[in-house]
Amino acid sequence: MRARHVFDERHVGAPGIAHGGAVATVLDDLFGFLLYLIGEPAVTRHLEVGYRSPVLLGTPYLLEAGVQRREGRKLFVRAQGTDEGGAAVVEASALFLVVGLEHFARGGGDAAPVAP
Ligand SMILES: CCCCC/C=C\C/C=C\C/C=C\C/C=C\CCCC(=O)SCCNC(=O)CCNC(=O)[C@H](O)C(C)(C)COP(=O)(O)OP(=O)(O)OC[C@H]1O[C@@H](n2cnc3c(N)ncnc32)[C@H](O)[C@@H]1OP(=O)(O)O
Repeated sequence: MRARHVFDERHVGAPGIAHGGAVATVLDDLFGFLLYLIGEPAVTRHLEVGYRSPVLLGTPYLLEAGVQRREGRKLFVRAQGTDEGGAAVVEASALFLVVGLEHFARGGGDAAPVAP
């Protein structure tokens, strides 16, 4: 799966650079969306992120993610982010566990959104 992403001032860490936690969130969400597309309800059990170069705000990055292998309910996934020159700036690997739909009900999923 491929996506294009641009971080902005909402994600700032050091001036002009995306916060590492924001980068990890995007990669985790990319994996979540990948597995949603595949049709497997799964959640993150383990996530590892390698930060090779600063991720700059206002700069488009190509994100690519795929399933590396499956062992029963365990899905091992990998992703990388590259800049427009094709240089890898970030990479991630994760273990997702396939869960039943009842997993998502534990948070009270039908509760009304919290008012701002
Ligand atoms: C297609 C239709 C989908 C419809 C979905 C419907 C509704 C969904 C609604 C909304 C979803 C919307 C948005 C989702 C948004 C973003 C998704 C992004 C992803 C996330 O934001 S998601 C949140 C963060 N996530 C969690 O909130 C998980 C908390 N957690 C748990 O809920 C439990 O942890 C659970 C259930 C996962 C497993 O629990 P458990 O007790 O069954 O299993 P356990 O933890 O013991 O580990 C299992 C096996 O992994 C092995 N293992 C562990 N670490 C390893 C490592 N590093 N390397 C190799 N193996 C490893 C162990 O060794 C063991 O292996 P073995 O089974 O062989 O012994």
